[in-house]
Amino acid sequence: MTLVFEECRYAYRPWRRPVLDGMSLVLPEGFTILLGPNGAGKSTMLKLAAAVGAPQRGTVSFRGVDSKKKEYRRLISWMPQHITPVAGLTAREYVAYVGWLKGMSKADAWDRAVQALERVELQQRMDVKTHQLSGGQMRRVGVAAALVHDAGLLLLDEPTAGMDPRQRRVFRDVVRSLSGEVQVVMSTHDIADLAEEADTVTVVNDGRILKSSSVDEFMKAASPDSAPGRIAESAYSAVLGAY
Ligand SMILES: Nc1ncnc2c1ncn2[C@@H]1O[C@H](COP(=O)(O)OP(=O)(O)OP(=O)(O)O)[C@@H](O)[C@H]1O
Repeated sequence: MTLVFEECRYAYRPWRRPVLDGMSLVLPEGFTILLGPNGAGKSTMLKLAAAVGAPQRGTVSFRGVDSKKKEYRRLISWMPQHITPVAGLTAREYVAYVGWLKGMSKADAWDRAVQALERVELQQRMDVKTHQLSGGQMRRVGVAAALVHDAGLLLLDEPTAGMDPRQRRVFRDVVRSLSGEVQVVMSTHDIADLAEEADTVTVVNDGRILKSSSVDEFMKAASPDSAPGRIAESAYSAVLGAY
């Protein structure tokens, strides 16, 4: 069983137009990228999947466990769009703290924090205070925090924003190394970079799912004369333009 949204309605304020209204989506195992223009509802979907917010109608479940159940939170890991440094905490302390919040023992979280920081090549900076890290480094701390416990579902909200090209490559390797172990759902605007790596591409606009398919199926939407390297972008424009 995978991540399932069923007839979800979500409004940030009761009197506001809902961002999602009857949205249903089943995301298979593997790596899904979530595409859509600014304000489309990608972060909102990830927040519901992270159980940070609960749908006012409908359900979200992973492996058959409802997101409102306590045990759900142990199954998932979420990297929000904005990672806020915590003054006084080092990168290692920050990551270990997140592990502890997820139910790991202090000793285990402390050890696993190092491994998680190594995966994002931040071991040299692990004793630096988080408020002294650059924006891109702080995002890598966010990725490490999402990796620190053994989640079955990793939810990443624009993790590569602000990373330099080398770190994007490192990040892509991390995601590739996870494939098979963990289901990953990631929002991004880096279409060309990531579409080919994904198993599933989901395009959302105005809270509606325009398309959710395998990469091969998604690429078929591209214009036949699109230049090599621009195929994913062309497919994305076509999917958005068709609605
Ligand atoms: N905390 C909030 N309070 C009120 N409205 C919000 C809040 N967060 C998001 N929204 C609104 O919900 C809608 C969807 O926003 P969301 O952040 O989910 O989009 P997104 O696809 O992630 O956009 P982006 O690519 O810019 O990150 C937008 O209209 C946004 O203004």
